[in-house]
Amino acid sequence: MLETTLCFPLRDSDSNVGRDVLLIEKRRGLGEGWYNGPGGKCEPGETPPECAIRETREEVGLEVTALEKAGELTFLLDGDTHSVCHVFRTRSFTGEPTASDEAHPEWIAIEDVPYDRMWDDDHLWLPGVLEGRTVVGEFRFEGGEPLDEAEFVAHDLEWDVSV
Ligand SMILES: Nc1[nH]c(=O)nc2c1ncn2[C@H]1C[C@H](O)[C@@H](COP(=O)(O)OP(=O)(O)OP(=O)(O)O)O1
Repeated sequence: MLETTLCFPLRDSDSNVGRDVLLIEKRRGLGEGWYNGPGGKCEPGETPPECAIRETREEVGLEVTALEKAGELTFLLDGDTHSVCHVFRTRSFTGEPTASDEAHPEWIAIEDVPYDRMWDDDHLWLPGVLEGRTVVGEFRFEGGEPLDEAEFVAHDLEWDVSV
């Protein structure tokens, strides 16, 4: 089973009103051209937090620490599990976000997250995750590989559960 991660670094906004989240515009792989958090596939022997830390470093050059598990999302394609995504958030990091071949990073106020330029399921779970809630979700896609060209058809969400 494919295990993946997403990491959402958060900071107080420059104006000190509200918060910003670090999103990337993905330059290759699944979801290319869309906004998402830094993240990717777990390597053999790697735990999900280790993967989230490595992917955030590789994609945007940020060293994240004190990751908080925020969610576990199962993506199904035509009835079979395609991947399980471990979602983290953190307010602890060092460094400045820097663009890479894989990702263009951008701090975005949480009320301005561009859900119309993200995966179709994100508007269902990311707002709660950015507010500090935990979520377990199942998302059904149909239409064959690749997942990012399949149609999002159904979902099931449980909030404020242990993840
Ligand atoms: N429906 C969905 N909603 C969402 O928000 N993110 C999804 C998603 N389906 C997959 N992802 C994310 C999870 C994970 O971070 C990423 C996996 O894409 P890839 O397999 O292309 O990974 P990468 O491009 O980072 O590849 P590697 O660097 O080879 O690990 O896509």
